[in-house]
Amino acid sequence: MSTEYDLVVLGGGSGGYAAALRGAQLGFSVALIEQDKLGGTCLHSGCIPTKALLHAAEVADATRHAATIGVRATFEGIDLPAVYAYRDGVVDRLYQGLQGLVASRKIVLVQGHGRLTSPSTVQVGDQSYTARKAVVLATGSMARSLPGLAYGGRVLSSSEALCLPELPRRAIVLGGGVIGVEFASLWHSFGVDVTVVEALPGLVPNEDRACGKALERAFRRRGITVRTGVRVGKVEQGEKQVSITLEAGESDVLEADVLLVAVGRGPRTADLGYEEAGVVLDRGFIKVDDRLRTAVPGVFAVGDVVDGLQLAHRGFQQGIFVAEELAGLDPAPVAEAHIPRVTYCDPEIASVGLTQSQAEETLGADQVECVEYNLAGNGKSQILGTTGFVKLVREKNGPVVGIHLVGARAGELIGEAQLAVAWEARPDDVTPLVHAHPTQNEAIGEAFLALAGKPLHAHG
Ligand SMILES: NC(=O)c1ccc[n+]([C@@H]2O[C@H](COP(=O)([O-])OP(=O)(O)OC[C@H]3O[C@@H](n4cnc5c(N)ncnc54)[C@H](O)[C@@H]3O)[C@@H](O)[C@H]2O)c1
Repeated sequence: MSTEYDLVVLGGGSGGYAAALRGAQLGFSVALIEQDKLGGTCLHSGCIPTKALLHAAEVADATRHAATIGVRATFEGIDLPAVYAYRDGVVDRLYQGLQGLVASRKIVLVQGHGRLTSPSTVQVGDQSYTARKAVVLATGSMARSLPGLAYGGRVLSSSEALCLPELPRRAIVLGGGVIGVEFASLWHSFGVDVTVVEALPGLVPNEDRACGKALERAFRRRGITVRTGVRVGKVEQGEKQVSITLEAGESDVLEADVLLVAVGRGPRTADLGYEEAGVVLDRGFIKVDDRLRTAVPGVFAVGDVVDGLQLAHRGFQQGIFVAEELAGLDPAPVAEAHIPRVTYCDPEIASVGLTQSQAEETLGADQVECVEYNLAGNGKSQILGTTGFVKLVREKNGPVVGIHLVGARAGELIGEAQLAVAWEARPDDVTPLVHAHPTQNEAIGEAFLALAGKPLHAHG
């Protein structure tokens, strides 16, 4: 049986459902095909549930340290089932809201495993869905592992780590990227003895070096063991523990109850009929042009299947873009360079634009100017008891090209930073703006004052 729609979207995660919602808003008939749950990784096993756990971790730490600000409270431990109930409540409310949106826009949600069988058809079981205007591929990503290291037993991906029936006593986190440091941070706050093992010389190696260094210092202060610049040899699972052999000069062996492998996520593009239909892949990612067109006319791709930042908000924007493109609205392509990144560990890291070393590579080292404003001079940060900084990276005598923040709730400050970088702000554009006092956001204004050579709450 065949059914025709204007848009057929394969994958109901952030990218796919955004394309469907915007498409329906623009008057298209839409079939949205999802094999699991509408909302995908972000809603069910990524952004939302992990951030709920990280919020519980923040509350646990605040309770532990309450006496330092004169509040009597006793930290009595983590009630894991209750934490999970809180997390699941958040996810369920958002899931119901999303289902309601999809239904109210008359999107046909098809439950099942889809396969691209022609440039305009997706097959689900014995039913085929034909697109009059376009097929949008949005099948997302899945956890990678290391060669020869299979998930199972005590070797976990972030999905299993999210639902452990009980907290491990000791955990090894393999990979000091975003997922690795977020889990290390929350597990430590939940009382787990954590060791992070990262192959490159610093944590969060995709971020500005200053952020990685600050995070490493903060982690060590908190009692998280950090091993950087080390390679992993053997991994062995026993009945009661898992052990990994490090090859760091002389090899040493780490043992724990669980090993979380967080060494990146790969695109989910295999065995879906993509290449047979003529879609071109590159290292598994779908090749697209700047208007998200694949090699097959009428087939678009959005989200983690497209090489670049694997972030839900990038997927949302790409989904909106494709729907508007198909409606002939001539939308501006998604500006990859201005997509903000937030890592929700303690302290948080938030950034947008170029790191110092990327700017030096692009512009030449002598054409880059940086300032760092320390949160020690920021009243609200002192009230919250957080340390960190705002770092501005600027093209000499030109606009700011990158902003990097470290500190509690830094992610909530990234909006202004994003506008400054996207709008190519110079110090004179930002210094006349009055920033509310006392806020952490003020620190961005202070950093611009420092860049203009007239710092207020900093020496110079
Ligand atoms: N807050 C967020 O925005 C958020 C949260 C979770 C995940 N994500 C996204 O999910 C994706 C996957 O996250 P991730 O943390 O798995 O990937 P990642 O690419 O951020 O980090 C993987 C890390 O593993 C290290 N690594 C690779 N091989 C190793 C080895 N053999 N031994 C030790 N270390 C090794 C890498 O050097 C890197 O630092 C990322 O693209 C991320 O942006 C984002």
